[in-house]
Amino acid sequence: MSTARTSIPVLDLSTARGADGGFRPEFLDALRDATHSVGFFQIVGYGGRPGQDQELLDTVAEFFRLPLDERLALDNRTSAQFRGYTRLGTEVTRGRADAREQIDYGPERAPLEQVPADQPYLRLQGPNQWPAGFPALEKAAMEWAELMSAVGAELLSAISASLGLPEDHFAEPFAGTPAWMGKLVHYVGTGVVPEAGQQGVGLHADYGFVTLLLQDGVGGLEVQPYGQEEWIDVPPTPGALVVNLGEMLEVATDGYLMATIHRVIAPAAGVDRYSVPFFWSPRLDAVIDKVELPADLAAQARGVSDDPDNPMLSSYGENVLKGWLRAHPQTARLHYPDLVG
Ligand SMILES: O=C(O)CCC(=O)C(=O)O
Ligand SMILES: [Fe+2]
Repeated sequence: MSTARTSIPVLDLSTARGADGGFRPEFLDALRDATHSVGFFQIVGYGGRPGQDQELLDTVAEFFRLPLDERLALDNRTSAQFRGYTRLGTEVTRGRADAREQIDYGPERAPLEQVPADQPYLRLQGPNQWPAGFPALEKAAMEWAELMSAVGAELLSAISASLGLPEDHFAEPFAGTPAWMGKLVHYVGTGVVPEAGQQGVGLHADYGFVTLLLQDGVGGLEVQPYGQEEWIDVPPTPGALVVNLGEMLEVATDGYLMATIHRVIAPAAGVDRYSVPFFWSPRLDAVIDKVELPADLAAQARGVSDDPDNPMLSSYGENVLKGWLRAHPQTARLHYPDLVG
């Protein structure tokens, strides 16, 4: 095996396209290396207003300082879409509580009136829950989602081009009502959730296509590239977003691209960490076909991870609903009793 990676690459998205509007070959080479070998990288030059990233993190921190009853007014157990506030210690990863509280949100849409029994994931379409007394949160979070949707679409075009596919190869599954997901996360210092131990969030892969993560300066995110024992730190880098690939791209490329395993170590006692992951995701009813890779890339495809605890599905809706039901058992029992035991 090749030598272990000890760091993750940094790419400048503002240099991705050349004067003719097409992607530059050097950028695509660097991107292909990052997505194939590590599955994790950072990008700078992704746009947005100056200061928008820090403003968002500050607004998120302010929300989590509101009294618990104001946070609990947004309790995600009232939401069949798993939207709203998750209390400390109630999210579960790999059977263990995580040391984080969070707000989950997505596109603001009316729930469907009729959901076919064989498409239960369509129940994930619905409204968000925002604090009425703190409108800055919704504003900052939705503005961020708009920016991240554009960045996600651009990166997916670049990833397609780097695989020798047309830029718009994945455009159709995202057309109309892409089911992106945003999270506003507060990690608490070791000891606040005793049963979490050191687990900020337990090891996992993401479900969708492309994850774009804004993290503050505390650190603790670690990744484990394919075939490697050693975990690599993702160092907080001012002006950067962390990018990683989700399971849909691993399935579509038969493991040429990897949904790399990652985790967050809980901050030290007394320290808080804030992060904003954004999952650029297709329509709930999207089914992703395998892509036809050029022969030299196909020869390096590793097959899809075969984890009996985590089957990977080509239906996006099924894959994401699997994740929600597992991570939020209480909400799952209340709203999906037909699907959980
Ligand atoms: O907060 C982080 O740094 C990563 C969070 C994460 O991996 C997730 O929520 O899927
Ligand atoms: Fe993740």
